[in-house]
Amino acid sequence: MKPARSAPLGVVLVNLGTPDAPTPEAVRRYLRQFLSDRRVIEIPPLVWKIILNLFILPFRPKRVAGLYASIWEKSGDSPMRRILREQAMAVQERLQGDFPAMVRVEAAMTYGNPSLPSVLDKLRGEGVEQIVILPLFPQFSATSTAPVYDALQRWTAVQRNLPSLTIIKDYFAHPGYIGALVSSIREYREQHGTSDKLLFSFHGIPQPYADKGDPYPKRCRCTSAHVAQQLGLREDQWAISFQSRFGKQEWVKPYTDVLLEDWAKSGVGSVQVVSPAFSADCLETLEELAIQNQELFLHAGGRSYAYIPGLNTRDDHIKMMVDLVRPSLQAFRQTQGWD
Ligand SMILES: C=CC1=C(C)c2cc3[nH]c(cc4nc(cc5[nH]c(cc1n2)c(C)c5CCC(=O)O)C(CCC(=O)O)=C4C)c(C)c3C=C
Ligand SMILES: [Fe+2]
Ligand SMILES: [Fe+2]
Repeated sequence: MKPARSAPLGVVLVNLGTPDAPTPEAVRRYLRQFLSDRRVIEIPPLVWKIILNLFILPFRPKRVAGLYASIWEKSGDSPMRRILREQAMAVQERLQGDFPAMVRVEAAMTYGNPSLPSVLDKLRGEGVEQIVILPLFPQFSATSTAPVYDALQRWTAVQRNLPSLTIIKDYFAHPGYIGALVSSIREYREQHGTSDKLLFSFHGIPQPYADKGDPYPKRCRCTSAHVAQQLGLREDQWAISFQSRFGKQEWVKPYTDVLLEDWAKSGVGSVQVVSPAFSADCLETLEELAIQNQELFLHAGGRSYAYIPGLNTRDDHIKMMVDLVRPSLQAFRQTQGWD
């Protein structure tokens, strides 16, 4: 006899997190949580607590709140949270066809709201028996993806009856991901023309983290090589760089801002920048890449600079997410004898 189908399947799309509002108080709350994570900051906890409370939290939130205010949406939300919610709705719609009335797709954040534990509680409250977690970091890093594993582990540690759980580690070379990047760049160039250089700018990590084995930079190089190859670019037509440095230590090089300035000074006239590590446009793309770095390149002598928007809710990006989670949902359905 087949068991009742009352328990549906769950999918959680997870992104890094964003403040609740573009105000110093909300940014301080967000930064306190984010920068207290030992995966992100590896300085000895007591020393870091002093630095964080005396030198960072009293000053940075005010400055960064101003930057957030410049990209905040009229609806009152941050771009990242709005896009993540729309991604979840679009994935839900697509999965509905394969698993009628059985799938719930939710959005969650590692830091800030909606938090991953609150979303997992909600799904369990609705009777979800299998949860597939998709961290939207295409290139695994101990600083971005691993905190999702940590949050999951803290949540499972206090549950009595557990759901079946699957976590997708990353997808840096997945054909659907590479294909979506290639199409987005091609479409942009068909509309706006091409440039002297295409720059793949990834969020950086401290160099010592990479030296200790964080695979992130290698995965970034792999992603960009696949895309450049499929676009048919020559070696001198593209480059990779790392942005968003924080603190005084050395980060993975080359640095995006330094490279752009060098290019402008050495006669590179036009640049298009794509940022494949971000699955949703956010402060680091809409402000740092699209505004700050544009100013820097043009002031250093560059003629034209453009940021190619992130994959966000593009159809091919949503399809890729569905392709990543569908096999686990199907496998679970079989274990329950629902087929
Ligand atoms: C040591 C500090 C940081 C590491 C390591 C780091 C890695 C890392 N971050 C992302 C994605 C995002 N980071 C964002 C903002 C942001 N990042 C840091 C610091 C580190 N990130 C800070 C302090 C901030 C907040 C803004 C600021 O104060 O400058 C965001 C944007 C969030 C938004 O609200 O829009 C994203 C996304 C990845 C993928 C990553 C490692 C691979
Ligand atoms: Fe970051
Ligand atoms: Fe930044």
